[in-house]
Amino acid sequence: MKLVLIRHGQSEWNAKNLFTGWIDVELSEKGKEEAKKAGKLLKEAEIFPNICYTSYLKRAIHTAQIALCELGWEHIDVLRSWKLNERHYGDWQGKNKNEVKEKYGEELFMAVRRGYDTPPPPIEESEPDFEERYPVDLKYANIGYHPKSESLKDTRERVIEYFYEEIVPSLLVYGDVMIAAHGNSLRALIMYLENIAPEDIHKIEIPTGTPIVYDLTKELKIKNKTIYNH
Ligand SMILES: O=C(O)[C@@H](CO)OP(=O)(O)O
Repeated sequence: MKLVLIRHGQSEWNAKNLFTGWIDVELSEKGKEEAKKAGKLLKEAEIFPNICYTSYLKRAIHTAQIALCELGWEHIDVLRSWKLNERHYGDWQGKNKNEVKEKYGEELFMAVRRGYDTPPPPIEESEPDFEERYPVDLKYANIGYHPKSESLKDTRERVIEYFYEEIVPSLLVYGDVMIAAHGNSLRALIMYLENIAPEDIHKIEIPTGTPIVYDLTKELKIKNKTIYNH
């Protein structure tokens, strides 16, 4: 059974070097092209997933739609969950990555950005642009969880919960499953699948719009991993 992971194509805020997290920004034109290429690569490799999962954020939802369209495989069910969202970047959402690094220093910046259990500072309600960077979004009204910041560890908890609730049963029943999600929600899943230690997780970077395909046994052991580059 195959598990296909695709990080969304470049978003408008990736292009501007801004922390994004749960802010719902659109794909850039380059990102749409990357999503298309991801679908083309899957087609060339003859990988046709039976079901697709994505987050509540449109950069991932649109990546899934564009890739499946290119694959000629739009009929499959696509299920969305907030549990596959990008990690919540707290007070850093909407801020320029270089400016944040300058303000907090390289060490804390890297501990938050690529470490395991250091969350970004939470968003403070007293901030003048609080409503812009922490928008009230009705799609989260009923989930009972709207974090003010998340570490990779927090992100991993919800991703792995969802993996066992929904994705593993689909792998076992349908065989091939695609997930279109985000840099950090996918890092959390890869960390789990590949049994990567917290102190080594900073080495893992996930390129945008690049299918990573795991061939798994029924016990979720990796038989093979292929990265389809453009
Ligand atoms: O801004 C974000 O939400 C993420 C992904 O783009 O940033 P980073 O790669 O720095 O964790």
